[in-house]
Amino acid sequence: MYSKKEMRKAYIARLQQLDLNTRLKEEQALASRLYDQPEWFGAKVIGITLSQSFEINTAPIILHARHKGQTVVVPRTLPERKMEFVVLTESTEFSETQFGVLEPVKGEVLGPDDIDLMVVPGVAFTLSGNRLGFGGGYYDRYLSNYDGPKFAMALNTQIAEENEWPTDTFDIPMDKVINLQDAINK
Ligand SMILES: Nc1nc2c(c(=O)[nH]1)N(C=O)[C@@H](CNc1ccc(C(=O)N[C@@H](CCC(=O)O)C(=O)O)cc1)CN2
Ligand SMILES: Nc1ncnc2c1ncn2[C@@H]1O[C@H](COP(=O)(O)OP(=O)(O)OP(=O)(O)O)[C@@H](O)[C@H]1O
Repeated sequence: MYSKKEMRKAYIARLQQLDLNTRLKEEQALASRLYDQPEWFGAKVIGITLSQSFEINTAPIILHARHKGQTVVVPRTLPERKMEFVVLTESTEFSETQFGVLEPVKGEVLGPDDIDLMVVPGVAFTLSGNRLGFGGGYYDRYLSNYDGPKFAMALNTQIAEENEWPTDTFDIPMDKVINLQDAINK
């Protein structure tokens, strides 16, 4: 078994090397699987990130949701590795964080109980729902107070075997890892 840190590095390198055609095809197929989920089309409020370059591109997903009239909330990081979710509107202003992602500067904050579905980012996932994130612990902290459905989306290159990295007690498993290798699991 490798450390989380070693695995994170390896999977980020794989993501950065993925060729654009494969990536675009897989991203489109994953998005349409997401839209088929009852938890997705039943959700009034969806929590999702503004992706950075090597993550699954969330822009089309956000546009799709907003087009359907769903409310989209995106994270803003806070001190002590906490975060809150802010409603995205046409007038949302953004600033770039040290991590390299855009965050809303201000806006309406919704609490965890107001969010109907969380689409959780990550570097690698097992089909059983284990997740390796970027190492900030932001999502593990936030999701410990969130009771709704938690979905991740995994490109083929992001799918890991069980036991590639150690699981910590604070790791929060995903309810579904949307992927292109098997039918929707769990
Ligand atoms: N697009 C996107 N937005 C997201 C996340 C994500 O995974 N993807 N996050 C998911 O959690 C949160 C931000 N996650 C972060 C994870 C790690 C560090 C971090 O380790 N920062 C280092 C400095 C940067 C570095 O070492 O490269 C630090 O604070 O010391 C910062 C933010 C919220 N927004
Ligand atoms: N619920 C929690 N309460 C307190 N500390 C936590 C909690 N969850 C995670 N942490 C801390 O966060 C650090 C990073 O955890 P880990 O490496 O699992 O992050 P990650 O899941 O990859 O990141 P992220 O959730 O931001 O995507 C750990 O060292 C741990 O101490």
